[in-house]
Amino acid sequence: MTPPLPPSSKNLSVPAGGAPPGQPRRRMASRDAAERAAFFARREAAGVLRRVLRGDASRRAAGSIKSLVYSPSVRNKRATFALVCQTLKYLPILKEVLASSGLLTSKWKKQEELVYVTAYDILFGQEIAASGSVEQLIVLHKDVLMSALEKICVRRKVHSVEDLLSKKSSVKPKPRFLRVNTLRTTTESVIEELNKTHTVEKDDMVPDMLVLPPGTDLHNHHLVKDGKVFLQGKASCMVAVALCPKPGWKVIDACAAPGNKTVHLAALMDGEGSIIACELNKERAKTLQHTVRKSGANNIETINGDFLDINSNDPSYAEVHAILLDPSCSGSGISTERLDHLLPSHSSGKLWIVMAHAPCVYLSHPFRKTTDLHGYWVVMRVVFAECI
Ligand SMILES: C[S@@+](CC[C@H](N)C(=O)[O-])C[C@H]1O[C@@H](n2cnc3c(N)ncnc32)[C@H](O)[C@@H]1O
Repeated sequence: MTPPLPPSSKNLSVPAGGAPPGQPRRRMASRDAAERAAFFARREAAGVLRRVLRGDASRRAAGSIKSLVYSPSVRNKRATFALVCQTLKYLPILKEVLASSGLLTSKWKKQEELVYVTAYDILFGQEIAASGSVEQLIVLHKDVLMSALEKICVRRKVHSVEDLLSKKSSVKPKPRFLRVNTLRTTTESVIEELNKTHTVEKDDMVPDMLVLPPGTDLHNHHLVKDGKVFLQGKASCMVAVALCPKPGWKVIDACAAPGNKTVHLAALMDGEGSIIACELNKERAKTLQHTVRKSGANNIETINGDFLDINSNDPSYAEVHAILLDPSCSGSGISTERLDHLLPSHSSGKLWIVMAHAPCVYLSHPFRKTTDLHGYWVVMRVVFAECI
């Protein structure tokens, strides 16, 4: 599908007959290509937005925003992701503006999400060509929409859209958490080192967890690169702490990659005892091995395979004290990274349990083997969005 560029849109910026004097054809061609890419990105974003909003409304999310954007059907992932996030951020305002302008009639309701994405782009994003019917609608009514926006600002007694957004938003920026890898260093020496350049506090709940101001970027810090600290969320760290393995125990980490909890277990066990870390996926198993190497733990055996295939009659598993079961897939597993705070249900103030961390689909398997599991401690992640 090639997006039509109707005469009206060409008239917006390009004089009839081709390039304006002094403007090379090449620049025009690249602008056409950019407009075409933006046209498709808006449609891809609208598709993702529809699934996100429907999932949010019915509490049956088809996936996180990231997982929907990164599905193979979305081609321009970067632009689509940015558009979805930005549109969600501005959505309450966009809805109000569109409602007061009366633009979202039943005819356009069918393309509601595309109207939101396009209205975002035109009102708050970039200047775009009226390359499709929805673009034409919004471009044509841009003045009406802008004046509706101004009236809302006046009514709310704010000077800018940013003020309006911050009034609407209930999201507090999350601090940057990090976990000291006590196999390689001590919490005190990390605090001393980081204190030279940052404000650092100890977490009051999770041992060896440090808290830094939101937005602190430590990805390239030598402590991170050397495996002395792990950039691990608080929720993620609570799991091994809850399991509380003792030095000398034998523990299975059933779904281990990328291995953050595996190496946390090793640290809590002071490197004593043993950990069997299973990972089904071949590529992720390599990441797991990398994390294990980086941690300096030498009591971890990694297995690239399905933990359900473990033969529990094998005598080598007779001594297993505990299984850490973390089968869901979601970054380091905190709601900020899942972008849940952008969803309408978040602003409605409802408490969400991040059930992605305890999906029955996986649990149904091990529970078939209830007798095998008898006597093991299984710790699952069930994280309350509000407590992190
Ligand atoms: C949420 S991630 C684990 C995150 C990890 N615990 C951490 O904190 O770094 C889930 C992992 O489990 C793996 N997995 C899912 N089912 C599995 C199974 N039956 N056996 C082994 N690994 C499995 C997935 O491939 C995925 O890499």
